[in-house]
Amino acid sequence: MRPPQWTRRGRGLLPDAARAYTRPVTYASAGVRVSTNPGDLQLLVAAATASVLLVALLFIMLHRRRRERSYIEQLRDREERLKLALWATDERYWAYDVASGRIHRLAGESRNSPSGELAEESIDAAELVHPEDLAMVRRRVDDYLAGHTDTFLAELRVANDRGEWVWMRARGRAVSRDAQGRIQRIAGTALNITGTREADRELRISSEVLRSMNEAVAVIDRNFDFVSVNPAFLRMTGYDEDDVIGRNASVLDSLQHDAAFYQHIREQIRRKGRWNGEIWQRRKDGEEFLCQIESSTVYDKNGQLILYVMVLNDITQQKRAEQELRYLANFDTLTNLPNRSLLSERLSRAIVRAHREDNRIAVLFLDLDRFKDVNDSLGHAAGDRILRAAAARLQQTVGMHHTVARLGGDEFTVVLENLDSPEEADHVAREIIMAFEAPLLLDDRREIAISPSIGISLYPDHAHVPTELLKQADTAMYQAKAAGRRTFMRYDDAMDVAVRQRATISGALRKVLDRGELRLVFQPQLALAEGRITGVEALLRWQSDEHGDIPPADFIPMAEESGLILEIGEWVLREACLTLQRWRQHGLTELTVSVNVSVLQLLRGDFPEVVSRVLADIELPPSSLELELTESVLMANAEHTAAKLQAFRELGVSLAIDDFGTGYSSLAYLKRLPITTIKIDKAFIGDLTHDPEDAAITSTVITMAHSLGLNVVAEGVETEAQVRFLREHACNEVQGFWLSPPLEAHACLAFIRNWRPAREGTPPRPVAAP
Ligand SMILES: Nc1nc2c(ncn2[C@@H]2O[C@@H]3COP(=O)(O)O[C@H]4[C@@H](O)[C@H](n5cnc6c(=O)[nH]c(N)nc65)O[C@@H]4COP(=O)(O)O[C@H]3[C@H]2O)c(=O)[nH]1
Repeated sequence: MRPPQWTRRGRGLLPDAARAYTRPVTYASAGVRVSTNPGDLQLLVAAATASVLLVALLFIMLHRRRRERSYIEQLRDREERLKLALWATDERYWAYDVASGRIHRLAGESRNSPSGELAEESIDAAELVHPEDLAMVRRRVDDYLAGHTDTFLAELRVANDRGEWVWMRARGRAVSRDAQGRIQRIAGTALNITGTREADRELRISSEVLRSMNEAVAVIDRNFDFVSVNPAFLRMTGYDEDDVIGRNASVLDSLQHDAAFYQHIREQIRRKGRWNGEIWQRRKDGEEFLCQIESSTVYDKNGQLILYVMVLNDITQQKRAEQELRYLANFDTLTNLPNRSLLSERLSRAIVRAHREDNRIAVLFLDLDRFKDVNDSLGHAAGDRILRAAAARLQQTVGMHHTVARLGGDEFTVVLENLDSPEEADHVAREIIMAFEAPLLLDDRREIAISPSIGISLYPDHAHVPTELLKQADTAMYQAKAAGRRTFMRYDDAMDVAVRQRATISGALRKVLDRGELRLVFQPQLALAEGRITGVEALLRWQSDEHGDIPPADFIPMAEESGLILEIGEWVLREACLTLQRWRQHGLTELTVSVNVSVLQLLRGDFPEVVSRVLADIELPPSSLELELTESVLMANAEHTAAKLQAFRELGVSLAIDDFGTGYSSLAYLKRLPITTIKIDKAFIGDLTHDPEDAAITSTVITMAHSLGLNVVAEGVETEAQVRFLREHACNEVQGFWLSPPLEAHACLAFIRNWRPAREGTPPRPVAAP
């Protein structure tokens, strides 16, 4: 069926079909023809009957019209009364005239006084109804006119007196019909629902927002029973809606807090109306999570509490990340010790306490001796293990109540509080050094001995602020290293001068080769059994124009630190070989020269090639050269360097271990290395004749080295008694002031050429001063 067409002409709500209902009804008039034929009685009777009937019909019609009129009057009266009744309510009266398409309503936004005339205005429906709602309203009117609905009902926007659109809910019914029962007029009431619709909209939006919120939201009544929760809450807690609605919020209580804690929070919410904070909660599966809660209270119009609204956030991950960040910012991840920043903070607090309680603090700055060599040669993984083991050893020694921190690299710091005297700090430093006497465990198989050098500064004696105290302890530590390592030193002001001097020396060292300030001296070695000078050790000397004579023990570590030792080392090698080659031309073809090699040179990939090139350039037989490597260098890197050492042996160069006995290496371990000579450190030789322990060590080393087929040289031999002991114990060679101090090249040559084996018991006479 085609929908009725709305006429544009009238601009009203009336469809064409409806207009058809409203066309004025045309009645056909009934006519009576009276016969003038007197004989036709039958006809007269019929006419009379018809007249009677007509009168009766007219009567009925009149009666009905009167009834209708009275009915309409009644309706009008009712309409008037309805208008009057509506005046007092929020509802508004309206009437729609189907034929004209016009809407009648009470005029004026503020309605007329009930005592006066209730004025009506008539507006075209299309003007009154919002264009977007017009089609819908027309459909509803049509449906009602066609009898599909009992009542006309629509929610539509209508222009008010000020021309604003207001939402109205209109309902109405037919109040006037034509003779055929077609509706002529619909009247009813309209209620302004703008506010309600707005509220509904807001409610819809807010419930949609709640539904889609990432934050979990729970609405709880005054007994703390759940009234409503959003999907995020269910996701967060793992509960279904049915599990929680009506249940008490304590279902989420975790075991991290006791019941009194949760009770306290609920009491706060009750008293203050709101509570923000972090508490542990428990999910349905028992997992506990840290929850940030913001609670507020919803009150009714009278200020009476209605419900609590809780917004919950699972911040477990966030907290964990924060903790991790805090940890990373304050702790060293390798050793788990506090880092520099936390140390400074703790030191500052310790200073404040010491100031208040009028006592002392000591800062111990600790550095592992030759750690760099060990790290370079053993690799960083082993280096890390050493640092971890050293950290544990340190903490274990000083106890948990003192701060032990790692500043980076192999530098550690200990803060000692509540000291009565500076000697207490010395005591702890000594204990630390002793604790490091026992080797550190690297893994199941390997252990390594590494000693610390310690510098000490004191509050308030040396400085009052953390940075100064640390700087001074660092300075003292450098002095401890310079004093031979494995020792401690307390800071004093003179050290600063030494540090400054060190800095200038280090600067001058860079120009040393260009300026030709380096030279070699040579110290002869005597083979005891044969009474013959078999070799010389080349020792480096630096005579600086600016700083005078600087001992190798001072500048070689600096050259190692800066990497300059590579250049300097190659110069030494070439110079020593050149000297020997010159001497060989004087007939000293059996003589060997020993050259000290630092770990950096050894680690350099091409060092065997450098040696081979130098030997080839100078045409010196490789068997005339001996390379001296310190024990700590070899021990730190025994397996790794074994292959490298083998390359030298294949060249025909001899290898000696210098300073043997200082690095805790075992002879059995050395057996694996292709070395030819062991040089017993002068520290053992010095006390040989007074200290039975040193005597025992020396004799054992000699015996064991021989059993391994190694040549033994005793260094730092100064007295006849020492020579006697060494001879008795079959030490192969001696080197030291007893024989000769290191000599300039020409003097050494003269010494060797003039050497005659002395009578036993008579010290040889040096031929020239060193
Ligand atoms: N108390 C005492 N000392 C004695 C006696 N006889 C010799 N000495 C000293 O002992 C040191 C022996 O050298 P070193 O153990 O290799 O120890 C050397 C060596 O490790 C290093 N060094 C010297 N020259 C070089 C070099 O060219 N390269 C490298 N890498 N290191 C070098 O410097 C260290 C010290 O060298 P120097 O000062 O020349 O000190 C030398 C020498 O002068 C003695 O009877 N009593």
